[in-house]
Amino acid sequence: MPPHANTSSGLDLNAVHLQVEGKSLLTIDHVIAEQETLTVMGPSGSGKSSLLNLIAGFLPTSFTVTGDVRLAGRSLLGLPPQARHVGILFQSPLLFPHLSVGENLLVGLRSEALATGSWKLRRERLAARRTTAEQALASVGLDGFFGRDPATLSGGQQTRAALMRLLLSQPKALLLDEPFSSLDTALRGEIRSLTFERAKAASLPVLLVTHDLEDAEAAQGPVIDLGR
Ligand SMILES: Nc1ncnc2c1ncn2[C@@H]1O[C@H](COP(=O)(O)OP(=O)(O)OP(=O)(O)O)[C@@H](O)[C@H]1O
Repeated sequence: MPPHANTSSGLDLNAVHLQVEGKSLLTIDHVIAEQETLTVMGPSGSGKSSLLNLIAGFLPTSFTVTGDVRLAGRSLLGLPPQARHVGILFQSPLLFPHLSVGENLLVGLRSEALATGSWKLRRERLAARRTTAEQALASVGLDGFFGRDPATLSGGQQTRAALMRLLLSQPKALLLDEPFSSLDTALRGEIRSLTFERAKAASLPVLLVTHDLEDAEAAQGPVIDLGR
């Protein structure tokens, strides 16, 4: 497949082909525009997680990759995960259990500015970071939750906190690895809408991996079915 022209914005899966142990897994050629969600569906073993791992920088070396993954015009392959500016939301929210909910959000905020300047300035910056985290929590209905132990939150509350932690890190793309599948039906729709709404507001390209047709429909974007 000839590679398509590079675009400077969005997440560009440019003639990506994945192979493992001599077996061809998937071929995908699609530019996910900012504010667009590409849904990837497919049976178990079709390579959905491998695709997310490739983009995030966690793909084991046993895989053979051709093509390129570009984000905002920059090739990601070869960069360490922390330099890719890609955020992932997993099926389980994975909040750090030894930190409070608010401290979990602070992990998402950059901290370089805390290492320079006078003590007064550093204290002010610390206070500003806390306010940012508190406001982010309040914006998803978690007002006053800064000091709470993550274990005391419901599944939906944990997912909302994990979403805000991720957005505070200012990713340039969002990968969703079935993040709604552990939620019950009523909550599922609500958290799903919140996630798409916030991703759109941040102008992010989104790649959603799911088995659920309702997720795909709610994403309102193109769908690639690897099983076909
Ligand atoms: N580290 C590895 N080394 C060799 N093969 C692997 C490795 N990781 C995954 N695979 C194989 O790659 C294929 C794709 O796996 P992957 O987990 O990406 O599929 P998936 O579509 O996400 O499946 P599921 O829906 O079950 O999560 C499978 O055949 C799997 O056995």
